[in-house]
Amino acid sequence: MDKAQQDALKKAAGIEAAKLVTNGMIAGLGTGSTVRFLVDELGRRVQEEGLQFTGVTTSRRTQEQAEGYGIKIVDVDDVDHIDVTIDGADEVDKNFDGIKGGGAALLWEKIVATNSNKIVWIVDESKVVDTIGAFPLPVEVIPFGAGHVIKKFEAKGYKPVLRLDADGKEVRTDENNFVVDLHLGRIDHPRELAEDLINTVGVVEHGLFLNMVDTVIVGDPNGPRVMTNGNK
Ligand SMILES: O=C[C@H](O)[C@H](O)[C@H](O)COP(=O)(O)O
Repeated sequence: MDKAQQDALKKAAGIEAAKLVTNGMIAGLGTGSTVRFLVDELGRRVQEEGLQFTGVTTSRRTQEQAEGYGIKIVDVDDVDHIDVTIDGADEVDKNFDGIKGGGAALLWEKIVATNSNKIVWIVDESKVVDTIGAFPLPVEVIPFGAGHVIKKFEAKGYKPVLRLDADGKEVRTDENNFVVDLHLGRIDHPRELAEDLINTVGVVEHGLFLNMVDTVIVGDPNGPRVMTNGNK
């Protein structure tokens, strides 16, 4: 699949998911190239159809895009609930375990997700996998002592790589932390791994989102396909 085809599938999933946002809702808005299509569609509806909703964003990038359309954005601490959060994902398997954080937004995404009544992911079909882990698992790490965290990961065989930008500088998250990507190949025991990562001092959060999502909208060449999680 070339990039244009993949973008078409992402866009179709984003437009389909935008239908879930209706007047008066508080909606969490994720981050990434798929979510950009969602926000474009929501912005269009705000401007052309008078849709009124309040957004809670998971990154400064999404906030800027949404506010550019005149979408009202508030801080996560200024709402008492979030009706639905729509976000992208890097991988998701049939158990609805997924990896997120390819765009370094995993921490805010997990905070918004865990405070949402419903979580929806929008992905193209290439993200639906049998076993997660081919996509390097992002882990958000405090800069102080990050070298020691990386050494601990190396000793455990996690194959960590500190994420750098195009200029060779450490990527910083919206909380000014580093991202370490674990090149695991496959993750057979995601719950044990999640437990180990979150108990490592210096780790703020990891990109394993295990059985959190309610619905996955998959951009498919035959039209958007919906996968519903019956185990939540
Ligand atoms: O940190 C970024 C997020 O978790 C994204 O939602 C995820 O990486 C998917 O992004 P994209 O839609 O660009 O593939």
